[in-house]
Amino acid sequence: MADISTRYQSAFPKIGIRPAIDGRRKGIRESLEEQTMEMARSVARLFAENLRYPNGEPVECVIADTCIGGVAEAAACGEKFSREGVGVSITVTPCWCYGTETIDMDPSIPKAVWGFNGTERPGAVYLAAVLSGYAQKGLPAFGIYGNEVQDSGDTTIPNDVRDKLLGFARAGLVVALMKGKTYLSMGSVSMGIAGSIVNDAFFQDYLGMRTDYIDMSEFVRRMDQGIYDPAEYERALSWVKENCSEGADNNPPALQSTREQKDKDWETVVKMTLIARDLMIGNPRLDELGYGEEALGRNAIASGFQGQRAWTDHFPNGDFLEAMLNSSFDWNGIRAPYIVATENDSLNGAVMLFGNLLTNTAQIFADVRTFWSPDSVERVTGHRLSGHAENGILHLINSGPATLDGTGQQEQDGKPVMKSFWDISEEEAQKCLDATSWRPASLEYFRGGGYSSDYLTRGGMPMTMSRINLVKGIGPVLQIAEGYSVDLPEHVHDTLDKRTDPTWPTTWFAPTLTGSGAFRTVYDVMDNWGANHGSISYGHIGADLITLASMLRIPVNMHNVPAERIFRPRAWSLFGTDNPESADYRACTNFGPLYN
Ligand SMILES: C[C@H](O)[C@@H](O)[C@@H](O)C(=O)CO
Ligand SMILES: [Mn+2]
Repeated sequence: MADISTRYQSAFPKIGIRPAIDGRRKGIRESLEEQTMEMARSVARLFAENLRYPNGEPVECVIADTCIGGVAEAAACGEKFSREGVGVSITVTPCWCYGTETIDMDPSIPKAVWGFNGTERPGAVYLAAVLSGYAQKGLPAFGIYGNEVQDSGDTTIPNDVRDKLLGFARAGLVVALMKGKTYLSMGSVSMGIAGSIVNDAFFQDYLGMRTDYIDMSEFVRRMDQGIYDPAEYERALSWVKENCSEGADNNPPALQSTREQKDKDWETVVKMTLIARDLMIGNPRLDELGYGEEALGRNAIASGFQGQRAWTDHFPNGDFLEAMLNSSFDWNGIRAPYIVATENDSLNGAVMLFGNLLTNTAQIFADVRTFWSPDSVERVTGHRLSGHAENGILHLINSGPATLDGTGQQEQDGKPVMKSFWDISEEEAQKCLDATSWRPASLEYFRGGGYSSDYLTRGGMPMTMSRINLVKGIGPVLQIAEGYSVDLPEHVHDTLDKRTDPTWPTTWFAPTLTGSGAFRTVYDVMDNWGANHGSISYGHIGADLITLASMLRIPVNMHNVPAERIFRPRAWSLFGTDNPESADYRACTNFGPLYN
């Protein structure tokens, strides 16, 4: 059986820790060796205790063999890091060291420097010197410096330093995890959606990824010739019959499919799911069945399925495939989600991947469909919105690709959450399944039938919606809206939902307003959204997305993250400090895409 570890056909990238030191012997260096190495060890412990790889294992750190006092030791450390598969580097030091002689020169590795805030030895002076060196050499680095002075013997990591170390490392690992992997385009452009023109230059230059493309006829070949694991298929189909309840058919009676056709559709959508997953990550069982080439997969950590219309005019739609693969569980039990963008909207797929790799949770893919103002809601339902919803809400809804984790049926302290798969219980997975009904697809849209997942997201979850847009002349730009899912009274939800397609999953989303720019009103958020789709991640992860975007050199054109949570490379302030948003554009343009 294929699983998440095969999604990463190489080992996970490690974090390299570089203890930098003042190289002067006969007193200075010797007095600092232990303190410097201990800083490195404490950072390694912090990461191992707090960060996990997509398979749930703790993140691994590699510490340089010696403290780095100059060029020779910097080079030896660089060699060790490349041998060990280091993808992110942090330099730590309590003292003055020699700036450009000790720096990490690998341009594609995200880098940070923690300069201990003590005054016996000037770690902060080194920090300032080395960061200016990094800027001068076009190697943006993050500077970490505690707010409070520590005593020289203090080996603790203060909270503000800890937050920055973890924020940097989370985003840096995403950069490293994406590098060398594939976005698999299953089909081509869906209904003229520009995001599904899978742009190889974007993936290659900004994410270090390859793009690969297959025609959807490959699904037909594998179905007709039985190129999937027949034992898994039987197991999956009977699990689906038990756990995926078919909802009411919303099609006009004259149009409804026969029972026989509906049963056949179930078989087809289950096969499509196995095939899409095997296309992404391969499956050793296929080798045993004589399909060695197909067994390899395509090293894909994200994919998209065109579906509409070439496929869906004739075959069952991709909703089941997308919803199940994007969820944290299926007939194989609880497992990491796969990332599959509907309508092959690869730009939404990219932000789904960001959200997933930053948090190790499943992501909701949705159309950003309707802004419902408080007055409009009141006019059609008589209800006045309140709480998080008081300024209006966005109706996030698409034809069934959203992760079932998005039902909000997992809980922490009685509150709805979306967890990493290793924290999800059997009971919670079951609740997500029970909260979802699979409704025969709207045949006017999907002539080939299929099933759409219908559910309603529980309110009260902190969520972050994001989106990448490509702009000719600039390249990619990222937009971010933090907010909350909201509950509406049942009759209000029903009335609003029935105005659109009630067979699709709904999330009612209230973005957090700031009173200015794109976050003056909820209308402004919708009005400034760059495309028809958004990816919604559990939690307020806007700050991490901003950090990640700066590493990749993707400017952020709109966000509602408070200034004190924003963490970018130190060089960004050299592009202006009054208006960080436009400084971000200048910095990204100046340094250019990470892999170009
Ligand atoms: C069924 C329709 O074609 C939907 O799929 C459409 O509203 C979209 O999702 C557009 O992104
Ligand atoms: Mn859509």
